[in-house]
Amino acid sequence: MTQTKTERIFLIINKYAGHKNGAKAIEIVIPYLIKRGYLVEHTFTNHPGHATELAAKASVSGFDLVVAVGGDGTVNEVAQGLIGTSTPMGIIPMGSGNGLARELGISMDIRKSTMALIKGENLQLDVCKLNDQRFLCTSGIGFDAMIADKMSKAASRGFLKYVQLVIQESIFFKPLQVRMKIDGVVIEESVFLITFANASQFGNNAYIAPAASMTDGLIDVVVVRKFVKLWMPFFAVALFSKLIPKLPFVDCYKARRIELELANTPYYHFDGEPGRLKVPSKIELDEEKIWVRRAR
Ligand SMILES: Nc1ncnc2c1ncn2[C@@H]1O[C@H](COP(=O)(O)OP(=O)(O)OP(=O)(O)O)[C@@H](O)[C@H]1O
Repeated sequence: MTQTKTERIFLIINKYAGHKNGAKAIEIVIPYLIKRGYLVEHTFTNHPGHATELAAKASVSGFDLVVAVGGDGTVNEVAQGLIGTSTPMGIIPMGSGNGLARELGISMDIRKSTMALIKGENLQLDVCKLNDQRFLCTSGIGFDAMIADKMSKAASRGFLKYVQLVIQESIFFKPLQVRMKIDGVVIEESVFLITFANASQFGNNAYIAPAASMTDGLIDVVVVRKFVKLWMPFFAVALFSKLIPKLPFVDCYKARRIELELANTPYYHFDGEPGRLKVPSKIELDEEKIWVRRAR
């Protein structure tokens, strides 16, 4: 990106993210940017939800770029403070999933992701919402939402804990009975999970909706019907090889509005964060969008 004026960059750092590696940003990102003539300020988050407040204030104060330094939780909080503004969000990924960062081609290497902040380009993304909860990447009900809830209550975090929970819980998981309207068409199924996707992946390059685009004005709906547990390893392989739509128990749709009329579950997730589901619910595009800085 050509620097036409001195860009003011505000870093929002979750120092607890990524096994407390968030603080590394101080040593690497800030000197790199200052050396290249950028004006940099930073703040550490003090509590959950703080990043949303900080991002909204930084946008009002006229920063040219607000950077989330952390995992998906931090990115999600910063995004909530920037939706509908003209301030782009940059990302220095520090978590275990890093869904949006991967979707935007941002490297997991801190030096390369720092370079992308200044060499990247701005892109306006769709924002989706489940009732009043906005999400950028994916939301859904079923197995993954139940795991998100269990993960939030687990004593330890990280990818290994996630894999352990998935294996353990898949043994006892009972399919959900769901009735919903996808752009007015009624679907009634017994499901393992349903994902409402703006982005193509959950994070970690797990592609639940390989055809999804964050700029097409549409929500990808991936319905994974109940399947015999023997298929579980194939499901996992398909997830990491962009083959989910090819599985015989998966249906994919592109839609503008989904009305969830019946679902016997108390959980949903939004970008991997757990939420309590109220039925009926609607899933649609938000009127507002968000600017992000992606890697070139
Ligand atoms: N100072 C703080 N004290 C406690 N929690 C915080 C603080 N700052 C942010 N948080 C919370 O930490 C949570 C986890 O952060 P984040 O998801 O960014 O990191 P992570 O868990 O390491 O990454 P991932 O979710 O990708 O594994 C967020 O939901 C955020 O609300």
